[in-house]
Amino acid sequence: MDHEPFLEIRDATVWRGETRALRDFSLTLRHGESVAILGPNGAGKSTLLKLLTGEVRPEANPQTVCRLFDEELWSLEELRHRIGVVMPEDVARFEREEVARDVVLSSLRGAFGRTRDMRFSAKDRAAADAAISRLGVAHLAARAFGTLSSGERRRFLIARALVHDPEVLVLDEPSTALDFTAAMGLTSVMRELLDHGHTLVLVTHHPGEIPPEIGRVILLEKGGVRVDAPKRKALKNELLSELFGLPLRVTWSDGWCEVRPG
Ligand SMILES: Nc1ncnc2c1ncn2[C@@H]1O[C@H](COP(=O)(O)OP(=O)(O)OP(=O)(O)O)[C@@H](O)[C@H]1O
Repeated sequence: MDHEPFLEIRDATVWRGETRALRDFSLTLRHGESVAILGPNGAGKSTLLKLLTGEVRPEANPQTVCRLFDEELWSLEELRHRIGVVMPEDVARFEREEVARDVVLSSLRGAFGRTRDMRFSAKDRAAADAAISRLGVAHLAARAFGTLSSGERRRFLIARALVHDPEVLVLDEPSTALDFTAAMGLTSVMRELLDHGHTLVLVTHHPGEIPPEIGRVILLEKGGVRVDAPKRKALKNELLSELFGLPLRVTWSDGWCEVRPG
């Protein structure tokens, strides 16, 4: 199955209100090939993710192809064993009083929160607890979700996706609001997932958080793919400086990159 495409987009144009957020956009993502997607504000990253979640659809053009796991019209709910998408805005989908553990458990029923009639087997509970422990937040599982810090809530959302053990995990700006320790913890979770053969799609503003195991970098600009290349070719001084409109200097160490003002 490795290297089979799971996402194929060809010549897709997506409008958000009056804005053409993606224009003649093409991208293929494959099993076993993790990628990082970067780009300035407004480049189209969130729109690409919304295309994935089905929240936006491309303009109907005969040449347009848009397929996720070979489906043209998909429901992420049905595909949740194959792909998990973690978006910061999912936090708002839960009641403040929701027990943090139920944020994860309810994912097994495709719901955003536990209702009275939801029953879980010992296997379900063990899967939820394993995902929660993996994210290092077992000690917070009984707390009300709304009382957790942003970083703690983020970890429960990732556990929520991991409870299905999906082949592909899409993380949208996962380190936002995480402190140094939590960000490092998240990096080790990402590396562990990569190690276990999961395919990761990391949307980020920070090249420095791309783990060495991710080899392909996609730079978006004005609703299109500006560069799609091996990491060291994509993250170059000239390219990044031009893309972000200020002089930047990239340095490398053990497969990690650091970007500084140039
Ligand atoms: N609901 C909307 N209505 C109108 N225009 C929108 C809407 N959502 C996004 N846009 C526009 O579409 C373009 C792409 O936005 P998008 O959110 O995909 O960019 P992004 O790369 O995720 O940006 P950021 O890094 O700021 O999150 C932008 O010009 C944005 O202003």
